[in-house]
Amino acid sequence: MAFPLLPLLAPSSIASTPDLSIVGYTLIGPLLNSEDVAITQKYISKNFGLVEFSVQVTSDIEIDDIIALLDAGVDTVFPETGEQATALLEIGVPGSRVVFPGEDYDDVNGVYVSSTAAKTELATKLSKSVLPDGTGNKKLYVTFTSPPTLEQVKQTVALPAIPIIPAESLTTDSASSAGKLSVASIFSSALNTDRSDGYFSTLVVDTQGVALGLVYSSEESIAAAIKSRAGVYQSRKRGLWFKGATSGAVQTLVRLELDCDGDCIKFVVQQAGKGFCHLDTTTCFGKSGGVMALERTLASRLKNSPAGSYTRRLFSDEKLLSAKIMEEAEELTTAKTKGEVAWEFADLLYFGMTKAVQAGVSWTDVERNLDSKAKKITRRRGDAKQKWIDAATKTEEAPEKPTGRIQLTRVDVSEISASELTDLLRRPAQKNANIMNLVGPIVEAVRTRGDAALLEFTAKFEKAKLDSPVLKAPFSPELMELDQETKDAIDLSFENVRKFHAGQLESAPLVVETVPGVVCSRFSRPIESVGLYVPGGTAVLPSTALMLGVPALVAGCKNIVVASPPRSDGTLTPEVVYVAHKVGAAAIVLAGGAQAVAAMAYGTESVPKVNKILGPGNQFVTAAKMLVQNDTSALVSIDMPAGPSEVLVVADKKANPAFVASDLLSQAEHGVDSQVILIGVDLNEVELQAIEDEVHEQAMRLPRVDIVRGAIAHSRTFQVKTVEEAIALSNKYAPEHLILQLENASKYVDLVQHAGSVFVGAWSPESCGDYSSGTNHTLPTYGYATVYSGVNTHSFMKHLTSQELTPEGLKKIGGAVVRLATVEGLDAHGNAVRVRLEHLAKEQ
Ligand SMILES: NC(=O)c1ccc[n+]([C@@H]2O[C@H](COP(=O)([O-])OP(=O)(O)OC[C@H]3O[C@@H](n4cnc5c(N)ncnc54)[C@H](O)[C@@H]3O)[C@@H](O)[C@H]2O)c1
Ligand SMILES: N[C@H](CO)Cc1c[nH]c[nH+]1
Ligand SMILES: [Zn+2]
Repeated sequence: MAFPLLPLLAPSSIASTPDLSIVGYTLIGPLLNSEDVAITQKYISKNFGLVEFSVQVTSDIEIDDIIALLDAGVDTVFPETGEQATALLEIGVPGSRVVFPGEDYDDVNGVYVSSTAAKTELATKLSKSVLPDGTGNKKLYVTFTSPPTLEQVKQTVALPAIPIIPAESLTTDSASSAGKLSVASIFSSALNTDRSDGYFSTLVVDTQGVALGLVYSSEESIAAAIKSRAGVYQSRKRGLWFKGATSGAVQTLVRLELDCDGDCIKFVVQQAGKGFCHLDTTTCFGKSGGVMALERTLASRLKNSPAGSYTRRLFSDEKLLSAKIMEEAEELTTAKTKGEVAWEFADLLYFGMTKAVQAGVSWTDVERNLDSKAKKITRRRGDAKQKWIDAATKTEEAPEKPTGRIQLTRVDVSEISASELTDLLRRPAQKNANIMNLVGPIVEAVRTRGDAALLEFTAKFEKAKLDSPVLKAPFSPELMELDQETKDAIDLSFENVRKFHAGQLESAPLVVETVPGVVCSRFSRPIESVGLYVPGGTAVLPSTALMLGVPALVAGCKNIVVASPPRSDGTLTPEVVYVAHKVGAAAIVLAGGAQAVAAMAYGTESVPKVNKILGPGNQFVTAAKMLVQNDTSALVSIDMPAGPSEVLVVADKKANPAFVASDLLSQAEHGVDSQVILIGVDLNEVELQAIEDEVHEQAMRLPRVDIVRGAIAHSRTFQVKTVEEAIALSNKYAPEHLILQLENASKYVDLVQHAGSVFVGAWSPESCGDYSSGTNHTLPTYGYATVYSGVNTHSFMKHLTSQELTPEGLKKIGGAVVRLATVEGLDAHGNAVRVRLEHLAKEQ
């Protein structure tokens, strides 16, 4: 129920009347001329959103002025004549906003009554008139010709009917005086309670209607609240309670309402500070989320956001904020699924809200603006500006597919200088020179905020909303349902990789007796806990789970943790789960990129910390691995930098052009940052052309042709004269994969110094090594094959050495130890031998 009072505001006295916006509804009028209309419009624009308005207009008011009033936010107009009302309806003003003068129109008071019977009843009782609330629900509004007494008001409220009282006859003081009626007294007169202490239950809500808490009011506290326009309540133990007087979490009273039977009050407030609850939460029911929570967070960030924080950057970099708003708006236009639309709209709200908070505009202001637009009668056609029509039409059109020839750039090595050759052998520059600046904050966030940050990054990059970032073994069978053919393929590959990696285990410790009585040995132990990163950005790679998981299993690692980015629905590809299950993984971290690496390096509430992180990935993954490895507090090691895939094919005249092309393309399809190199040995124009034709034709048939086109754009064919020259060039490049498509290829393997893995002869395509032959496909890229091995069983182990000396052995080397200790000035070292030798001498 609304406030039990409807103030009647005369345009002539608007300036001198008290602020009555807490009652939530005002009747203005009657408007006699265009000056009254202008004053009213100004008043409405000032108070819109806080107050709803009805306006009485006399026959002298033009229809255009009435429309202007409706556009300004007037809910209902009460025209004096039927002609005015008809004209408004004909223009299209909804019937609910025009009160048509009819038989129950009260000519004397210029107001509408709900029914003749009601009019008669009221007229008899109070000599007054009634009007409806404009919504079609007939509520009785009673006008008084002169200020009524409180007793009269009480009687009216009890009908129930709402008295219309001239605003100048009202006061926001706590008591009525000198012909002025107290608003607080009128409100209290409509209340009742069955509580023994006489207090009234009071629900406190914010302007969005979110319940902040339940308190109590008394007539005294209500009067104090109205007088001070603040949250003032009645404490059951401590008397009047001025909310926020000590904590600073004060409230501005926006509106007062009471419930249908008058025994519960609603305080609509704007809450400042930490919130309503004494526990420093926004509400007594815990935190409230949504738009208001976002607004509060941004407002507090505006006051004191940490230097370097993203929000601070947004507040201080106008161009960045504008770009983000445009980016998110564009992404919203292309969002298709429900999830995508919600996601993009939320992003747009976030950046839009940042702009609003910075400009001092509150969400309540935004809602008031929305409501005012909803009230407009004259609407714009709503056409977009031409610039945006063009942009939207463009997005809908399918982007033009490039059709040009896909071809590696030819380089004749005999025609260039050594330094030019060195330049041409360089890998394409990584896109993000400042990659550490991007990855550092991600790693730091996960290190300090654990699961919460991990989930946020997964939501951001994978667009997946997860409750928990981890799947713990045993994994549910539904998560790894596969067709038999796929299962068989994984099982066969698993077995071959297992055999090759088991073959790498040392059958016994290495034992060497360096001199009689001095036995040195070396033996291995598995690394206890390992984290395996399985990429999932441009393609999901269950084979990488095999290449990492199988050697970990073979080596005997106790705790295997797999990490891989989930799909946007939060699930993981079932093949990865199946492999994780086969290798006995204890957990799968549903995260990718730098955040997954950080979670495994430092551990979170739910991700177990590991001792070593292995696996390939894009530049974010690789950079994060390097970063955590350098942080001594993480105490974690990594396998190697395994970045974008690459292959170098050496082909002679006998090589099958289709085979050569297929090998080049198999790695080019990994990503636009992949690089493929062909070294042609003494190939003539026809032979070269045959390979190039195959590259183009096969590439154009591939579903990932766009990626291939990107990779081939920075790939090259080098022309050389001999195989030796070709392999020397390959050693200089140190490819991840080297394929020898040569006659008698095996003859040349001895010349190979630097390569992650070598594929010998026409029948050894690189993809066999990627999946099923047995060798590992996690290999060093970017030239690191000069110093690193690919992943192997020993990557999951460490070696310990031991020694055992007999007295004879000690006697044989003791002199050398003592002498060297003396040279280094480390007497204690020498003493450790000396005391023993002296002991032996005494025994003899
Ligand atoms: N050398 C090897 O042995 C080997 C083996 C397999 C795969 N690879 C290579 O691994 C790479 C896999 O890369 P991928 O991208 O497909 O998958 P990925 O899993 O390595 O990376 C995807 C992740 O990157 C993160 N990311 C994406 N954009 C980001 C941004 N702007 N800021 C921060 N983080 C962001 C996201 O978290 C995403 O989950 C490919 O280059 C492939 O060639 C190499
Ligand atoms: N060729 C990649 C390593 O550079 C591994 C891979 C996985 N699946 C297909 N290929
Ligand atoms: Zn591959």
